[in-house]
Amino acid sequence: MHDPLSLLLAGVELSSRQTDNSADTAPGPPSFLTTVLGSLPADDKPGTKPLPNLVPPDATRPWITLTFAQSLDAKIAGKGGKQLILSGDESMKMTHWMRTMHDGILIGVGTAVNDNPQLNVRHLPFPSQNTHLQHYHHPRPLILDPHLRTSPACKLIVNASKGAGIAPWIISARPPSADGFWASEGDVEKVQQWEARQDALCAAGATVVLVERETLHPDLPSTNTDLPLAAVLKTLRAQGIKSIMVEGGARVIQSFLSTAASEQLVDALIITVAPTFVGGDGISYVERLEDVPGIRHISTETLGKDVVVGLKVGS
Ligand SMILES: NC(=O)C1=CN([C@@H]2O[C@H](COP(=O)(O)OP(=O)(O)OC[C@H]3O[C@@H](n4cnc5c(N)ncnc54)[C@H](O)[C@@H]3O)[C@@H](O)[C@H]2O)C=CC1
Ligand SMILES: Nc1nc(O)c(N)c(N[C@@H]2O[C@H](COP(=O)(O)O)[C@@H](O)[C@H]2O)n1
Repeated sequence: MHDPLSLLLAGVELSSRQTDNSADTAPGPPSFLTTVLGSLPADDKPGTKPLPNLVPPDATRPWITLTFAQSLDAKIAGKGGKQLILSGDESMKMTHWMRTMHDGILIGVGTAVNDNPQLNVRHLPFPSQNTHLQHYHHPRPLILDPHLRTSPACKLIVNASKGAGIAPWIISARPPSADGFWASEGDVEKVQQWEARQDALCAAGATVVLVERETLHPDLPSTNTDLPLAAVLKTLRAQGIKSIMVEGGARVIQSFLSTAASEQLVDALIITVAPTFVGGDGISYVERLEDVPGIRHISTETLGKDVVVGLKVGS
């Protein structure tokens, strides 16, 4: 049912880059990825389950691969957050292979709202047998979204509702309870609005995952509330997510990098560098990579016009 034609009929956006149609002869993840993340287990067809054995230093959280594409002047988006396609065909395909190697793919709600991404692996070849969705491991989309700003009509939810994608988990935290510590009537109303958005997301097919033992600040809906990453990861690990590819955006990249010194929540870093300049009004992440403890180079490769760099963090 999920051959290219049926996906198109189902309204799933495919890429114009999708030209090679034989997954059957596809080589699997590029050697750059297996060098940085490890090989797929022996005796398994490349690109299919199970995943590489990514073992975090702390078994209570998933393995974290932080990845993004940047320009030569270290921008990840254009003026005002305009989405830029920085990766060329070859490095984009590498990114889609990387998606097949993780249980989950995590973004912030800023990216979910701004880019309306699909987070699937559609740039990989289509199999002649089987369906694309069944042939490859598709990661579970995970959205950090304290105030449930994700649209129930976003592509991630719509694709899943058509049977052509994996339904996202929206990560949030419980709002204060009505019999608890209300500061004003306004807070009650805002929490009721949060609950209505939760109902709408669930009705559309998403799952709202609440971070254990965390409570949202009653001052809803501040868009700047950050969920505590260590608690988020612990909750996701308890739900069976063993490895996550974090794709951004700017604020989420910054959060993960800034935890590296204290909690070390990043295990690998894969950066695509595109040979272009965005300019001073583009969006960047501001953390200093050289300050991340234990960061070390593993592999660099040229893929098309881009350079991809793989690093590991910690001992
Ligand atoms: N070039 C690339 O590889 C990528 C570029 N982007 C770009 O990034 C931009 C979006 O970035 P942002 O606006 O910064 O949004 P974002 O995607 O980083 O989301 C930030 C939001 O996530 C929520 N959040 C919850 N817990 C958080 C935590 N612990 N840390 C950080 N955020 C947390 C907050 O509500 C926060 O406002 C877009 O322009 C997009 O195109 C996004 C992904 C990859
Ligand atoms: N690898 C990479 N290269 C770029 O040039 C990018 N702009 C991104 N962005 C990330 O990918 C998401 C879009 O995914 P879909 O194409 O919709 O599957 C976008 O939201 C960013 O997370 N990545």
